[in-house]
Amino acid sequence: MTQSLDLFPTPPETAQTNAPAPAAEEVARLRACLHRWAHQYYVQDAPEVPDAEYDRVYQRLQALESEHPELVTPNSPTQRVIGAVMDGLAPVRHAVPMLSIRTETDVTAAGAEKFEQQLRSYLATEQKRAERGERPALCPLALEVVAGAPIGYVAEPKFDGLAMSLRYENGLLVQAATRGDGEVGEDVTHNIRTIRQIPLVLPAGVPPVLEVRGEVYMARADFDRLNQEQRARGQKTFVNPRNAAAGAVRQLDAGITAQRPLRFFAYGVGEVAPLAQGTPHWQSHYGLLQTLKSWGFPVAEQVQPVVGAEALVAFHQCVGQQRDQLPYDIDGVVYKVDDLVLQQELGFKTREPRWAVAHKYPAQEMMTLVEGIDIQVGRTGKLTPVARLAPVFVGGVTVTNATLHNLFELRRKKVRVGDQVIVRRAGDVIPEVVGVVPPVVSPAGDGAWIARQPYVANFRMPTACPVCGSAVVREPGETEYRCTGGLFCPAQRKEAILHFAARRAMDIEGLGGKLVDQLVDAGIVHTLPDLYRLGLTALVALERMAEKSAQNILAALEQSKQTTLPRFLFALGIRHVGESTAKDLARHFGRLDAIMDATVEQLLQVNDVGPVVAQSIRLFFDQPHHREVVEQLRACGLAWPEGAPSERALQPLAGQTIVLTGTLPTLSRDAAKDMLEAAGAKVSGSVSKKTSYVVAGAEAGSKLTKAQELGVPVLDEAGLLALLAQQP
Ligand SMILES: NC(=O)c1ccc[n+]([C@@H]2O[C@H](COP(=O)([O-])OP(=O)(O)OC[C@H]3O[C@@H](n4cnc5c(N)ncnc54)[C@H](O)[C@@H]3O)[C@@H](O)[C@H]2O)c1
Ligand SMILES: [Zn+2]
Repeated sequence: MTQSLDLFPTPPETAQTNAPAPAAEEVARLRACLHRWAHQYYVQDAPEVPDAEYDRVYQRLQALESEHPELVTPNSPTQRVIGAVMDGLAPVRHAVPMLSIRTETDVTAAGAEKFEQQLRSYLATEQKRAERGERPALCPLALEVVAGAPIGYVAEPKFDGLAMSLRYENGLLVQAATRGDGEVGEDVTHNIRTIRQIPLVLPAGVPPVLEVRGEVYMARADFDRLNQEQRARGQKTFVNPRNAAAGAVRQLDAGITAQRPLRFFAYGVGEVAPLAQGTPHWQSHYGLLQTLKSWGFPVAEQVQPVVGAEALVAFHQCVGQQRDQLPYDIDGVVYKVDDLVLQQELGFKTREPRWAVAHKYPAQEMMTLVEGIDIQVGRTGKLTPVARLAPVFVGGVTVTNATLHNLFELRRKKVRVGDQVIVRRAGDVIPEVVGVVPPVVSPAGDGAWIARQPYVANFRMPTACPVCGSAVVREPGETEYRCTGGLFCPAQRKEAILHFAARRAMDIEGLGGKLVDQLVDAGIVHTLPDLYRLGLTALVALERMAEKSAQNILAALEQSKQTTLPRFLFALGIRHVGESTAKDLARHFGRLDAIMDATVEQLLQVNDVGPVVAQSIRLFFDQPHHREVVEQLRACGLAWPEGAPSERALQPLAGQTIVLTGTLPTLSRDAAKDMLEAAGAKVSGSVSKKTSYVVAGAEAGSKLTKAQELGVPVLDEAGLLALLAQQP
């Protein structure tokens, strides 16, 4: 039952007033929101608001409904599991419904105690009913619990993926289905077969019909890799691993699913046909999980049988501490009554079992306001747009900044100042903006609507580095903008020094990350030449620096002064100039000054140097600051043997294409051609935009006309000779 899409609630006229809406009106509005969001979440796998926002509105609806029971309707999101079958996937009716789990809203330790109290009080009430003859007697364990016996539980992580029911008949996987609305899910067998962790065949002795229930998820590292790839291709990124996993599972084409790294954890069963009539396979939930494990299903290692609410609290804390380091997202833990007979006694309430509860952790995604967009310059010169945020508690910390990754992603997500956005912080990953919450979709806490600012100019990337003022460039085909002041930009200082000192560059032993941090942070070293001005006093004044090590470093610096041109070139950290390009450049030009002054065309003559590399070298030496650094380094005594340029470098016309036409006064066509080719030019028969010059003699025809049309410079014989006389 797919919900229609026109559920976008229209904000009431009284949009920004604080007058409390009459309950019925507010209930209708909250339901419309929840239906819309559930559709986006379950059907489109593209949530528009963070879960925390969905939960907030959900809880508000629950509160209103309990205040006004007359407003409760059977299709309220609080009364049924929401979900739907996607077009193209076949519906599957679940033999045993796939339900939801109640979330304990009290996230403090008291949450677990409340759960236990609820279990006891429910059973006590049932016992009274049994005493009045309103129901059969309770099972012995239930009676013990009513009398105060401790309750045994299984505590499990609550995986943030999507629920899956795997149906095995006679040990073979025959069907995999999503939860859907709990009654009817979607057939995704073709996709689930691509998940390696899911066994297709079970060992002998399994029940003839067995439905294994569990969670399909994507590990965080796999998710980050997937998004990085998407980002690099300029394609849509996924909001979170859950969303990426759900999207992958609900593909029509299993080929796409197979490319997405999905995993699985088992946490229960649906229909199970017993091997022999009347002999249940398991007495406890924990026993059930152990058996599933022995049959080849992954079961999370944290899963633990525990006794009493206190142990649940301890489990919640313990897993909470591991949460950031876990390889996958969890949004809480689940407590389940272990004894299966007791579970049955407790039964279900509308859409949730009474014997289980979810106890959550602080949300990893929250909604907040973008107050500004700043530019951060990274250690390698990359410019990253960063959203300045209204402080928000997410993933356990207060976040005020979140990365927007790059300009293209920012534009694709349409993030502007004044927007409400979803911020994600999971594990140790830096917080990021994963999407914009469209305006006017969410009732704020006071019932008013959150609206977008009427007009905000689009964000633009600066043309000069905000840290050092150097030019900012983006190479063709790249998504990143970069500061070109590598040797000069304070943001890149540490990286530049570390690269300079590296073994394969200047090989300055002892000048590692910690020392560079100290030297730069103390303001002792600003640019590379400062290294060679270091004295013993300055070094030993640093924390944890013994005189002996200081002397060693000074000696290493002194020793590094005698170097080679390739090493020095590589050490400068020019983008795209690695060791081998540095060698090629040195061999080709012989001298540093020749490289610093080479035109792009001349650089293109070097082995393996393409337009991007040539442009990068040119840009580097076009910065006066960089030339200054080089001069200062030479003044400090850095020296290397220089050699003669290679033959190719001596060709003044290398890289140029020349067309000869008509009869020249003294030179024959062949003589002119030989001279040009000796100087490195290519002689071509036809004129195009790429032609460098047309040399025209008497009775030049269509080629001359074409050159004039295209604006290609035309030379006579004298002009040609002058061109050949140029120095390389
Ligand atoms: N962002 C949105 O727009 C949006 C919209 C709808 C729903 N949601 C989110 O979806 C959730 C809705 O709750 P729900 O009813 O779908 O279920 P739920 O996610 O709260 O709990 C039930 C589910 O938990 C999963 N689960 C994970 N580990 C488990 C374990 N160890 N044992 C048993 N089950 C386990 C199962 O998939 C099961 O279906 C809320 O967190 C809500 O915020 C978000
Ligand atoms: Zn800069």
